[in-house]
Amino acid sequence: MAKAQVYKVAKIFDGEIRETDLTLVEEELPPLEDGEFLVENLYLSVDPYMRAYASSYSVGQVMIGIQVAKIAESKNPGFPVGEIVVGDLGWRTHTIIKESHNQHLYLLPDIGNLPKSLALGVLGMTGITSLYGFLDICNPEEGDTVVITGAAGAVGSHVGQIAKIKKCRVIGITGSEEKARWLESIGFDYVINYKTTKDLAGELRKGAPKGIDCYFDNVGGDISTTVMGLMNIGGRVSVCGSISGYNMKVPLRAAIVQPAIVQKQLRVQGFHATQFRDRWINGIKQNLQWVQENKLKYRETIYDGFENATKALIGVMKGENTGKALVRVKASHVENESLDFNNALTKFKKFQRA
Ligand SMILES: NC(=O)C1=CN([C@@H]2O[C@H](COP(=O)(O)OP(=O)(O)OC[C@H]3O[C@@H](n4cnc5c(N)ncnc54)[C@H](OP(=O)(O)O)[C@@H]3O)[C@@H](O)[C@H]2O)C=CC1
Ligand SMILES: CCCCC/C=C/C=O
Repeated sequence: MAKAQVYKVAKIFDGEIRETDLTLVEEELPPLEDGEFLVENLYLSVDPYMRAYASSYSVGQVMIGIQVAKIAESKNPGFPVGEIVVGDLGWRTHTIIKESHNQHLYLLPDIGNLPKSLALGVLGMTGITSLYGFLDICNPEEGDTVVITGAAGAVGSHVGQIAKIKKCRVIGITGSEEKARWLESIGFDYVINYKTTKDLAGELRKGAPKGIDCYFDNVGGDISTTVMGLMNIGGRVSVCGSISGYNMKVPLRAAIVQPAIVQKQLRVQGFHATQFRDRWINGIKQNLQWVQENKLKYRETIYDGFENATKALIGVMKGENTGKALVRVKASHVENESLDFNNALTKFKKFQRA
């Protein structure tokens, strides 16, 4: 009989997440019934939205999250043993699935020898967010100047590279010098460290001498107010998230943005990755093609061991990650990873730090 390790909400997050807000319990799983299959979690996605959604949690519920998992047992011919699935299954090591009960579950398309973990990042939800959240809403044109906040994260680093593919000038805003250097190495034209700059508006004017046409907003707050104040007439703002406020006990406050929206006739639009469900697999294929053509680089920050999942989420909220943050459920899990330089560098640095 299979057993599952499961994280449950012990206390609704209040301010910064604490390790004791989630508790790890063991569940015994029943034998499979016809039509069901059992999956074993390989990698768990760690995302800021997990903090943002905390007000909708209830104590005792399974912690939310997407995972890439291997089918370990099956009584469903559509989901044979050994296949890899991606699903919104929560923070669990093992899950029994009835296909009809899980709309967000799909078999991973063929990604060749690339690491399966990419199914959570550049070839997964954050990749879809980046692709459609940027192209559909910012509608970038060649020569446009694009500003991206949260630029060295999973979504931000991806959006910046799509903007380069579209021949835009790309300015990234991030929180460390190391992240800034990485962004330059993958093609960002100008990078600002929001933690050290004393004059964000001045830096933006320097980086964007022709003004800003598109803003991909991952952070909200005063940084966004400053960016929007420097936009060109007819600028487009894609509102992806507002991480600067997620940990706050009172709602995020920032200087009002309405004057800029009116005077510059900006189009400001929010979106949610799930609205692109009907184009999801096509989006993965587009991102895969760019990875294979070496036009889209990625980095992953991997936390080893399911027992470190809460630490990982706390770390992401503090900016520990570069690129996509995820948990490798079994620290010993090794697969046929590609010889990706950035991955190798991340691992080397983690090894050096240890
Ligand atoms: N609308 C949608 O459908 C989706 C929205 N999102 C949103 O996209 C954004 C990026 O997500 P994702 O790429 O997964 O996460 P990231 O990989 O970007 O990780 C979060 C990063 O945010 C930065 N950060 C943390 N606190 C602050 C702060 N106070 N001000 C500015 N930056 C901060 C940190 O980097 P640094 O060192 O630079 O501070 C940290 O590494 C989030 O807002 C998220 O909620 C994500 C997926 C789907
Ligand atoms: C299938 C879950 C998708 C979560 C998208 C996140 C949105 C963040 O605001």
